[in-house]
Amino acid sequence: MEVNTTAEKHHTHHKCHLSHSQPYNHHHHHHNHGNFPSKYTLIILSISSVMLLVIFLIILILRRLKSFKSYSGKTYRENSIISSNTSSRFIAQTSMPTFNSSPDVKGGCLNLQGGDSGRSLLKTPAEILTAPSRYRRGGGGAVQVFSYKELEVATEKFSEVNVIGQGVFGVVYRGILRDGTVAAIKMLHREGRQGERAFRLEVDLLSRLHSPYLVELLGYCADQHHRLLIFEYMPNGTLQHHLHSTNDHKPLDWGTRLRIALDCAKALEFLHEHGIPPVIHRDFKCTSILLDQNFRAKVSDFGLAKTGSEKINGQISTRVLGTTGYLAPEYASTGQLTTKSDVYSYGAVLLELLTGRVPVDTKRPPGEHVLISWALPRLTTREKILEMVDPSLRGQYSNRDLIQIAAIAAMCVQPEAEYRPLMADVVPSLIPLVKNSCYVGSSSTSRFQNQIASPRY
Ligand SMILES: Nc1ncnc2c1ncn2[C@@H]1O[C@H](COP(=O)(O)OP(=O)(O)OP(=O)(O)O)[C@@H](O)[C@H]1O
Repeated sequence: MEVNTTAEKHHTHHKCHLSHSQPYNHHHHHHNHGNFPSKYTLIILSISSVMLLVIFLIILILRRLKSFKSYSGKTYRENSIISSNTSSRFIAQTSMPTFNSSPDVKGGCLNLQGGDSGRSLLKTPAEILTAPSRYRRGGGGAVQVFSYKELEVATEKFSEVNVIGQGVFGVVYRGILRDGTVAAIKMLHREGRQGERAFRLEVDLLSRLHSPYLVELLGYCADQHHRLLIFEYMPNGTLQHHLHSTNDHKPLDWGTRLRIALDCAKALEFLHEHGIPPVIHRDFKCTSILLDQNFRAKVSDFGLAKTGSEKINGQISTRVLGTTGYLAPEYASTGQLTTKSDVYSYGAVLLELLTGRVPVDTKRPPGEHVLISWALPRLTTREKILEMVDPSLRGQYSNRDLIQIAAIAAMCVQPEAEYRPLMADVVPSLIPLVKNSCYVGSSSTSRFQNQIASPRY
């Protein structure tokens, strides 16, 4: 029993011992067991966190790289536009190195937006409105006021030898201003109070419009009863003279005609789109297109110009004051005037450039008197277009250009005003033709070869 008891005790003790040592052992075992895995866990955890960090960093770097790539790609693309412009300007300059050209032409045949290529290729309307002119710069940005005496000196007392033209509104003299600038001085007829108002309006309008494609008003004179307008001088006179006069002068080559067409389109686009308010020329024709020493065209004759501010329901109702052969039918019949009336007149000028014919010629066979009526049905047939070409061009043109010009003219002279294009649409359609003709024009026939360096302003 005792044994049992002892044994029991022992057992109990043992049990107790066991029970005492078990937790220890268990604890020990547990400790040992828990210590190693936790170390591993710690190591694994720290390795995995380092790995995670590395992965995160890699992702971050990759994302940065990606965004940098797309950013630099954009920059690259942007630069390529600039550089392609620069390179094309460079090509334009280097592909025609043999002639001295005015800055605008030197800047290329590709400098189609502005007159002075030393500056940017593209000009904003605001730039055009504030474009510096030689005279404006000298005159502090304003149109100059001249005394009658000064103009007497400039024109050698309005000598007959200095008369360069005669218009409906007055005589035009060539004169040399006190700073040496050659100018066209227009002496207006005396017309009483209405003439005075028209004069003020004209000065006001002209002094607000500045574009390389418009003949610049340099100043005016309102001394006592004398009323004169002083314009920049255009040494090659009117397009009318070069296209239609029977004088023995070299006919305008195709490239020059295209360039004139584009210059005029830009002039009208400027008036329509950038005039504030929009300006309708109202009497656009070959005699209102003047040519500088490089045969670059500028539009003049704003004596009849009307601003869009006088519109009623989008149209101006007015006494019809245009020139037969150029008048849009809706304007001729109802006196309703919009910018589309100018587009029609522009189409007539395009046809003159294409055919060398005057808008109205009663000496021609019946059915051919009025250029537009004769040409319009022919403008859609290739063979007919080729038959219409000005014979004085002697085949020196591209048939593709010809057909393109015919298509533009056909759209411009449509009887329905709303179907005619805007001048802003005509300009971009002419640019590629002029570009091509410039490259072709660097061959023997182009006038641009003989240009002398001169500023446009
Ligand atoms: N800025 C200029 N530079 C050189 N010549 C000019 C200039 N302005 C006018 N002329 C010449 O004077 C002529 C008369 O011009 P003007 O503007 O008075 O009348 P027009 O254009 O013939 O017609 P309209 O009297 O209907 O306006 C022109 O045909 C042109 O030969």
